[in-house]
Amino acid sequence: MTKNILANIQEASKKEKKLLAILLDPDKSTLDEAGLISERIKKINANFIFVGGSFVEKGITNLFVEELKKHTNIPIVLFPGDYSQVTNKADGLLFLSLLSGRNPEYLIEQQIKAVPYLKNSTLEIIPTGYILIDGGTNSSVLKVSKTTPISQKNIDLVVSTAVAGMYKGKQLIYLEAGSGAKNVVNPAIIAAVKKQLKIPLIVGGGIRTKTQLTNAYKNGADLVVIGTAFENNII
Ligand SMILES: CC(C)=CCC/C(C)=C/CC/C(C)=C/CC/C(C)=C/COP(=O)(O)OP(=O)(O)O
Ligand SMILES: O=P(O)(O)OC[C@@H](O)CO
Ligand SMILES: [Mg+2]
Repeated sequence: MTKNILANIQEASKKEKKLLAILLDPDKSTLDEAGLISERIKKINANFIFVGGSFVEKGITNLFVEELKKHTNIPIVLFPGDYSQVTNKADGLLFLSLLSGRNPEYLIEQQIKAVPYLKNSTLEIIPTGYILIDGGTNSSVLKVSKTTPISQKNIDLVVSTAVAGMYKGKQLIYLEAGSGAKNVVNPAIIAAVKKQLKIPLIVGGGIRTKTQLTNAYKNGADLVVIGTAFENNII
């Protein structure tokens, strides 16, 4: 059954109802933790569970999502570092293109490799422009993609990249400071991007305090993604 993931994000964005996704990395939890994790996510009132990682062992995501599904009705959206993380057990798939980078592998090759796995799939496929911004750490995304993040100082380039993504037909733009970032995406960048976008905006990377969360929302993030702070039990 379709969960209308994109339509719900668009609707929430229009009504300025802010959304939260918890990011789970299949290689950082065991299958028998799925019940407990689902309970914690329910208590936080998260709207989505994102599942993915930069370096996830093949086959693990499928089993992990299958197990999660036994414990939760919250929509599960794949946030894959590569095509091997595609599983039909989830509800949706962020069909990412790494627009900040110039590595063809993450601009088009991974997407082509994913297609055979998407034949007859019931996943809701959501075209998403993914923009990596310098979070002050050597993030996993940076390492695996071998691309350079955009400097937090170069607001114009971030805005142009996001708007180019929108013109290319992306339905969502994701501003990413990198998992475990030291510096979150600057609120000034979020505000500048939001001003030019007619599509919903996702923000993530390094968000660990209530103030950072509120600042992201106040400046125009429609959906915030939290991974590390949840893993470390600080939210
Ligand atoms: C469309 C399909 C099937 C794949 C797209 C592949 C692309 C373009 C990915 C974008 C680049 C990338 C490697 C994104 C990874 C996103 C992600 C799941 C990050 C989660 O955090 P981690 O990078 O695993 O951080 P930790 O290592 O700290 O857990
Ligand atoms: O793990 P954190 O730092 O919360 O980052 C979440 C997400 O944006 C990473 O892709
Ligand atoms: Mg990871």
